This record gives sequence, structure tokens and C-alpha cells, in this order.
Amino acid sequence: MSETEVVEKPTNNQSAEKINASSVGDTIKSTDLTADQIDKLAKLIEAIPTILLKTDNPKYDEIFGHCVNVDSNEHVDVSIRNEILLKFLIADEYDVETATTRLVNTLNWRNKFQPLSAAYEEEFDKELDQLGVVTGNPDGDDNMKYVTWNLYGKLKNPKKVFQQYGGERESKEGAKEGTQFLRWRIGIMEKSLLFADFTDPTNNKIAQVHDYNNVSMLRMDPNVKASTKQIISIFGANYPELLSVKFFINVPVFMGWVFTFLKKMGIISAETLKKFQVLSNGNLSEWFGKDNLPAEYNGGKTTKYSLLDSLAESIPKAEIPAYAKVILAQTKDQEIQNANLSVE
Ligand code: HEM
Repeated sequence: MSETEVVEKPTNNQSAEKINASSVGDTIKSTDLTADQIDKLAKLIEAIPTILLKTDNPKYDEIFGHCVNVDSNEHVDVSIRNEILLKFLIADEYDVETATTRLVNTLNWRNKFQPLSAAYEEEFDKELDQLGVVTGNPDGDDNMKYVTWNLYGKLKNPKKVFQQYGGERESKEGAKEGTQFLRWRIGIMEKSLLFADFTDPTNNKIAQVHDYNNVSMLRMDPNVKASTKQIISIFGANYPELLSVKFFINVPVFMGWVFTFLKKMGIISAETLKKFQVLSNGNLSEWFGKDNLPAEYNGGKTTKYSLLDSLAESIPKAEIPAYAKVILAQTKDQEIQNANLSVE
């Protein structure tokens, strides 16, 4: 594993800073907060140095490509950091202690898994790349402007794909954490977040679509099931308050049981379950408008988009956050150092 190493204690700029609750309230634009909620958010912000100290690597202070360190840190955008911390707090129903633990766990997971590398550095097999696309319609409804599509029905031979790419890689020095399928899925999750603006109440969450057109029961082999379970828990733990709605479309009637099965497993929170919509067809025009979808997804109506890819290409490319680039450069340096050490 090539996670960034812990070598020193946190520097002075990670020491506690006094946080003024009213100034914290002014930074939050995504939602209206009560005085009590602002107070709890201020407590969580004040706890940043302690949170970082509790992690495996106090120097790793990145979440979703942004720096979540103290105000005085040169890389911190206070509004974005506060909105990100607020998502963790909301997911834990404003319980500061639980949110603190979740943040420690997420920072540890990111330090180890390196989701930014999965999103921006690593290359995956074409079959995997064809299974996901992010589309956008900046004029769409609130928090429905950007959509991650997972075309799992397109998996031609899931057994093969999950065996070939889903097996654990050798745990040699420098090998990335997790399976290739997992890294690819986390990669598109991170890329979809580039289109969100955490400070915008109309665009701080992303919609998702799972298209199960042509899936067959045979394709739910144990590797698929294991990966599904793993991805559901990673998303539940580390990507709070980022999903607006999730459509499961073209779900064959005979496979409706999968939904009930996943629900009963108890790994999907009640809040997330409320965001799910299951359709036996693929017509999403009611939610996204028929002109913003290819015919395949608007009930066969005429539209300028022939395919999802042309819809995806119609939006400007999103910029990678500056701090994500800093982290990626640090990770590369670390990898070079590790490689040199293993040669010596
Ligand atoms: C061969 C068939 C299928 C494959 C390969 C597949 C794959 C996956 C994967 C990889 C995930 C992880 C989460 C993600 O990628 O966003 C997932 C989640 C899920 N799938 Fe499927 N799936 C299949 C069939 C179905 C069917 C028929 C249903 C019925 C509606 C279903 C419902 C769900 C649900 C409810 C989740 C949880 C989503 C979440 O927590 O965000 N799946 N599936």
C-alpha cells in the first residue's frame, strides 16, 4: 500500500482555533440551520485538530478534493470545508461525537484507499469504463442537475469481469487498496462530485441512475453480490448527504426481490432508502424532462441526444479542485520514495 506516511506530529497551524458560532452560521448556504445546529457545527470545526490527531495520518486532511483543516491553513476554503463537515454532522443527526468518529474513519479510509488516484490517475478496462457516465443539465431541478449513470445491465459477462478485475490484487508494496471494480466505482463517484457546488442549495447533491436493462439472474454471482455489499457500505460511511435521488430503472419484474433482499440486509440507512425509486421501465422524462435525455430514457421521444455519451459531452468539463492536485502530487512523491526504498 502506498498511503502517505506519518512522520511528524501535526504542525502549529493544526492547533485549536477559537471558532465564532455566528461567523460559522454565515458560511452555510446549502441549508437553513437553527442556532443549536450552528453551535454543533462550530464544535465540530473546533475539534478539527483533535480529529486529525486521532487519524492514522494527521497530515492527511482531504475530503472530496478539499482541505478540511483549520481556518489558518493556506489550502482551506472555509465555506466549502464547513459545508463538507455539515454533511457529516447531518448524517449523524447533529451528534458531534458520532460525526467526529465518522470523520476520523473517512479520513483514514481516504488516506488508505486514495480515492483521488482512483478518479484521476488510474486507468481501467474499457468494459468497466462503459458502465458509468456522468451527465448534466445545469437548468435541471434542484439537486437533479447532475446524474451518475451506472449501466450495470451492460455487463456482458459479469462473472468474467468480476473475476478478472474484481479479485484482490497482490498485497505487494505500492499496490492499491481494493479491487479494480471497486476503484473504478469510487473513481466515478469522486468525478461526479466535481459537478456539485457544496455551497449551492440547488446543486450540492447528485442524482444517480442504475440501469438494469437486460440483467439476468445468472449475473448476480457471489463476486457481484460481495462487491455490491462492499460498495453500499463504503458509500454509506464515507459519502454522506451527497445523494439526492437514486433511480433503479428497467428492473425486470422477476428481479424485484433483489431490492427487497438489499433492504432487508440492513446496510442501507432509512434516510437513503427514502431516496430510492424503482421503475420497471426506463422512462425518466418525468424527472429530467424529455429533451434532456436520449430517446432510450425518455419513452422514445425525439431528442437531440442520440446517446448518454452525447448528453455527457454537452456539459463543460469540471475542474479538479486545487487541493486534490496537491494531494495527488504528494501521493506520487510518496510512491517514488517507496519505489526507491524497495530498490536500495
Ligand atoms: C446483475 C445485476 C446487478 C448488478 C451487477 C448490480 C450491481 C450493483 C452495484 C455494483 C451496486 C453498488 C452501489 C453502486 O454501484 O452505486 C448496487 C447497489 C444496489 N442495487 Fe444492484 N445490481 C444488480 C441488480 C439489481 C436489481 C435487479 C436491483 C433491484 C432494484 C438492485 C438494487 C440495488 C440497490 C437497492 C442497491 C443499493 C444502492 C445504494 O445503496 O446506493 N440491483 N448494485
